[in-house]
Amino acid sequence: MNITTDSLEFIADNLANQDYAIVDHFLSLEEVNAILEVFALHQDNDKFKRAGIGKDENLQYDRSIRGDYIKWIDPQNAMPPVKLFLSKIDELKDYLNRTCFLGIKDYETHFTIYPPGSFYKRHLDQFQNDGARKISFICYLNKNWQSGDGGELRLYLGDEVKDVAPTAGKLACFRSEIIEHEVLLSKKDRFSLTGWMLNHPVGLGFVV
Ligand SMILES: O=C(O)CCC(=O)C(=O)O
Ligand SMILES: [Fe+2]
Repeated sequence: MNITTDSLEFIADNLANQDYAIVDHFLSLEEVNAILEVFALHQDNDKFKRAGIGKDENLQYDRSIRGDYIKWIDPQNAMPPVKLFLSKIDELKDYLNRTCFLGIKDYETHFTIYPPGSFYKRHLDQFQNDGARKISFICYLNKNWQSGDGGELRLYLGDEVKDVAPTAGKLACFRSEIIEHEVLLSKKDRFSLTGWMLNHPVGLGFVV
């Protein structure tokens, strides 16, 4: 299913006015279930890797900062349910370029699992000396998530915070260079697709 024009407008307006947007039903339950099956296949067949902090020679692994496991998605070889998700992100990217003039050229996405007890401390999604990430987006895949399960995305908005429960089908997106955020301790396995819209094509890395 395509994203509705209402959702596209809602996301663009909210990004323009408050630097973040949350949409509850970006994916249908069927679409979530199909992506979870792909997750299960990848968990069986290939290992997810511990996520690092920083990039290239600054890459570090530190459980006291971030405890998730990731697997990067190769869009060409992605399974159909993942391709469908990426096509929605493509649609969103084109819409944001038309309406918000963000100059997004590409995006990169990974599968993400936060095992019980893991979190990601407060941070900005920008590497030092690299402003390539323009919009961060996270789509959550957790059915029957209860308030005591933790794992909220906490957005820091000036003097306030906003906590977002990682419930199935929801998309959270925000301006990567502006919104500090964290993932609160999750008590259960927490599944999501995480990505960034970039101001250069994937693979080129840092370009001046
Ligand atoms: O999963 C989330 O809610 C946020 C993840 C995050 O902040 C990141 O991967 O940079
Ligand atoms: Fe982040």
